[in-house]
Amino acid sequence: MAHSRVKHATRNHLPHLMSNVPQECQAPIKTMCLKMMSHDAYGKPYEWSSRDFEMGAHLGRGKFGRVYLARERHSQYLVAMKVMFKEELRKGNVQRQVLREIEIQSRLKHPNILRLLTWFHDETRIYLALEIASEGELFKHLRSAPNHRFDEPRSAKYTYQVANALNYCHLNNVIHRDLKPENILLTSTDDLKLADFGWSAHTPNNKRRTLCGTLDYLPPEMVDGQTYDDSVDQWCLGVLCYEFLVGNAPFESNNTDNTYMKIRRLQIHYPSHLSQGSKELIGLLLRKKEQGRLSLVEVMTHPWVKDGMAKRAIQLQQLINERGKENVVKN
Ligand SMILES: Nc1ncnc2c1ncn2[C@@H]1O[C@H](COP(=O)(O)OP(=O)(O)OP(=O)(O)O)[C@@H](O)[C@H]1O
Repeated sequence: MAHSRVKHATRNHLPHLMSNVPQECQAPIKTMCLKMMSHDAYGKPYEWSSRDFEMGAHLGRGKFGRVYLARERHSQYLVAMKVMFKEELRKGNVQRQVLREIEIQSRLKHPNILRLLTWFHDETRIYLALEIASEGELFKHLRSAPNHRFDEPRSAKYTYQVANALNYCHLNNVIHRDLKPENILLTSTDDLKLADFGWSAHTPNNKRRTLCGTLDYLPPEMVDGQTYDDSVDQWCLGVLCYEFLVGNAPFESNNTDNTYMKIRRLQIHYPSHLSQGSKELIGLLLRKKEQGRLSLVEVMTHPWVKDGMAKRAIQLQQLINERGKENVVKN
């Protein structure tokens, strides 16, 4: 007899689901799971609305939205609720960008990509219920780190996680196109969540031509207005890795023309504190020829990345011993 595919776990699956949960967390997580499973929305179509959520503290503000901590009333589940006014989106002419972001982000499910749990709208506003990344923008952490840069183990771990997220995007025909520390969020467990898919593109085969992204992160093919493919994200990962280690992007300049010139000439200065391994990795990503750029899987298995990840795990254990679990990512 053919079995129909079970899409949603039921109470019967709870023992299996709980098997990896540490003993001390079992009781509250089980209670939460049971509350979620008894929600009208569980496994069925449901029209969410702002009445389902209790709004709390203000977490941050973007160009077109404010983000609040919010609690789903029935399950008590906490989310980051991004609220955008339709009128402002209309004025900024970004309605399509927001819809694309919603469409793409709601189908991407990966540990290093910020989950869009649900979304809804009313007459004046659009609400995005997002997974919480309690440490906020990675950019803020980079700016407050000693010398505005991360050490090599931390940079290596973050490079791995971004490569992992991008690899998943590419396998799903999505190019991010706007990688930068401002578009990455950090969790209290030192894990990155790629966010901001406003510029990302769904790419069933075609090469694309739209100029987008941040100037300092633009790859040569986009500077020259040529067609490009998903390897633009590998270039951006090289720029990002450099920024983690140095504190600023490699082609940053006082004016647009100079930045473009440096990108075209591949004019990179490596400060003396950088290790051979990190320079090698960055060099393999910042290749003018798109086909020559290191693949994302190769980034994840690069010796400098693997070695740095192992060192970061030891660092984190030491930080947990010194400061407790909650404060590991504070600089
Ligand atoms: N999921 C989240 N968890 C915790 N904090 C968040 C989350 N999403 C956003 N924030 C906080 O809210 C701020 C604003 O987020 P938002 O996405 O609106 O801004 P943004 O990415 O800077 O957008 P824009 O590019 O439109 O300016 C972020 O900088 C961050 O501090």
